Parts: sequence; structure tokens; C-alpha cells
Amino acid sequence: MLEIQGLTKQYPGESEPALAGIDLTVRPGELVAVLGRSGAGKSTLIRCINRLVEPDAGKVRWNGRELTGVPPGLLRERRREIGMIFQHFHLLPRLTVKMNVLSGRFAAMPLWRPLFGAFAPEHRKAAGEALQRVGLAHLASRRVEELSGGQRQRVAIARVLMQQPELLLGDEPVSSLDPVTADRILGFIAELHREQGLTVVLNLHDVALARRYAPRIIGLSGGRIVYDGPPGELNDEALARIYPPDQD
Ligand SMILES: Nc1ncnc2c1ncn2[C@@H]1O[C@H](COP(=O)(O)OP(=O)(O)OP(=O)(O)O)[C@@H](O)[C@H]1O
Repeated sequence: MLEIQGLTKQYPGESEPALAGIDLTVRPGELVAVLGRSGAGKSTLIRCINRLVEPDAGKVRWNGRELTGVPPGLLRERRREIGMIFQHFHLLPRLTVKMNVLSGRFAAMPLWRPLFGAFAPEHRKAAGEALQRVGLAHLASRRVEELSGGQRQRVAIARVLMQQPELLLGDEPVSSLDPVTADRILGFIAELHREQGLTVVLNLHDVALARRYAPRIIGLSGGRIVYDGPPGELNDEALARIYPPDQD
């Protein structure tokens, strides 16, 4: 279970907080989409969960263990159950697909091993299986820079699978993909969520995609939750709260 209490973040030099006290509980096995206008605080929320962005105040707990306020060593250990995918994939483009996927195990092994390519046979086997799972086994030896955006995101998902996460965070994971590919990638994430009981929290720009794949939608505006419910209740009034018109 993901428990967020009073999460607050104001970036230096900004007049308004990016997060103005978020309280949110995500139950195990839920798939949640976070919607909101540009600047609503979606990325900040996702990134504060695993402290890629350091919140100013509030608590984040994953499976009963605190992520906020713990020292870096302990944070690294607790983050192992939390995978993350990004809009721009965060892969190593000059390395092969397989090396990128294997790098998903970096967190759990001594630093010298990946440096010397000394991956254990079971990790190589797991990488092969993860690539199979995302349908890219045939591209294992290709360099990532030779792949399309959709293929790159599938590599990033395979890398995250190596980590065997229980929670998957996605910071606009389909925003740089064309609509058809975005739909496929989200369908794929939803499948993993169903098959493996993965808890998923993604921020999305596309209301239709959120409606299609997320049984629970969180709407953010001005760093506050202004909607929390199923897609079926996301009516015009709720949408107007999530996407308020400009004041000028
Ligand atoms: N590194 C930063 N430094 C200063 N201000 C920031 C920084 N990152 C975000 N902000 C500000 O915090 C607020 C929330 O930004 P955030 O990126 O979380 O919103 P978002 O909903 O993810 O937007 P988008 O959909 O455009 O990515 C915005 O006002 C933004 O300008």
C-alpha cells in the first residue's frame, strides 16, 4: 500500500507550491492515473513518491515503511520495490537493448560487476525473459539508439521488470509517443498490472487513455487533489475542476 500524507513541495523562487498538501492512499494492485493541466504538480507528485524530488514536508510510506526522512542507504534499499518509467525513457542509447535491460539489476549488485559486464547467468536469463515479455527478444543485440520511441519504452519496461517491482511509477510514460503506440504501451502496462498484481501510478495527459485503462483517476489542480474517483464519474463538472480555464 502506498500512503501519502500532507505531501508539500515548493520549488525555490516559485510563488506557489507545486504540491499543497496531498493526502492519498493507493491500495495494493490498483492502477491509478493522475491527470491535470500543465504545471498542476503531476510530475512533482510522482517524483516525490520515490524522492527523485525531495518534498518539503509530509510523509510517503510504501508497504508500511517510510520513504521520506530516511537516509540515502536505506532509501536505496526501499526503492528496490519501486520501478519507474519516464517520458524520455532514461536508457543508455549507445548500449545494446540487453545491456540496458540488465542494468535494471544494478541497484541490487556490487558496483564492479556491471562495470565489467559480469552479470550472473540467472540475470542474463531474466533479461532474456523480460525482453520476451515485451516482445523485443529479436532486438536484444541492437543499440537502443536504433529503436523507435515505442520500442524504447518497451525496453524501459523490460528493465523495470528486472527489478521485480511491486509499485510502478510512470512520469508521463506515453507523452512522447504517437496515439496508437501510446495506447499499446498503456495496454501493455495494464496487462502487467493484471497479471502480476503490480500497483501502478502514472501521470497522463490524455483523458481518453486514462478513462480506458485506469479504474481510478486522480485529478490535480494547483498542487491539490480536485478529483478522486472512477472514470465513470469523471463528468464535465469534474473535468472543469481538473482543467480550469485560464483566468486572464
Ligand atoms: N525544477 C523546478 N524548479 C522550479 N519550479 C519547478 C520545477 N519543476 C516544476 N516546477 C514548477 O512546479 C509546478 C508543478 O510542476 P510539475 O512539473 O510537477 O507539473 P506537471 O503537472 O507535471 O506539468 P507538465 O504536465 O507540464 O509536466 C509548476 O509551476 C512548475 O513550474
